[in-house]
Amino acid sequence: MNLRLWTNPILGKSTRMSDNMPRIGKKRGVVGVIFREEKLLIIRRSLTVTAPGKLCLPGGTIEKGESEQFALVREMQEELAIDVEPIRLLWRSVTPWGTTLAWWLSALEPDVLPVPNPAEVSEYHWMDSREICNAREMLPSLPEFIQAIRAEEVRLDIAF
Ligand SMILES: Nc1nc2c([nH]c(=O)n2[C@H]2C[C@H](O)[C@@H](COP(=O)(O)OP(=O)(O)OP(=O)(O)O)O2)c(=O)[nH]1
Repeated sequence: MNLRLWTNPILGKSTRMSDNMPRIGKKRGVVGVIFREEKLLIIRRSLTVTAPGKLCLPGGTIEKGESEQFALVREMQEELAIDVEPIRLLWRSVTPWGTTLAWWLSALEPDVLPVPNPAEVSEYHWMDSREICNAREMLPSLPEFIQAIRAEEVRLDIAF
């Protein structure tokens, strides 16, 4: 898909970055926090990307000039061929390698089936917090996010 010509179905167009966005790390990323029946959408990274085979949330790097919401919608299309609606920012974190991450609660229509793009995602799962905590091979940010929920640093409207 030619991303330069792709039109964001939710926002219609890219919006400008605001001045109060964090500039701590070299790179900025966004991840989608997508629930279905109290389970979280988790992907396994493909074997050809950085951190191959690790579990994490769908997401990716925010390109120059993109808003967080625009990058989120684009990445969900690229990785899983799904149209999501950004709802609200839940959390910000910084990876050990200096990438700042924005964690966006996002809505997905209930009957939509994600279709992984094998170049980026090998599989996806709907997982509850216990399954996530028992899983192996994940990016460190995933258990940190679960811990932030438990510490009520991240506020959700559902039990998780
Ligand atoms: N997608 C995703 N990335 C995460 C998570 N946690 C975490 O630390 N990251 C980091 C890994 C990368 O440094 C950065 C962006 O992720 P990515 O590798 O999926 O981004 P991308 O597809 O645009 O690829 P790249 O060009 O940045 O390598 O965020 C997570 O839960 N999901």
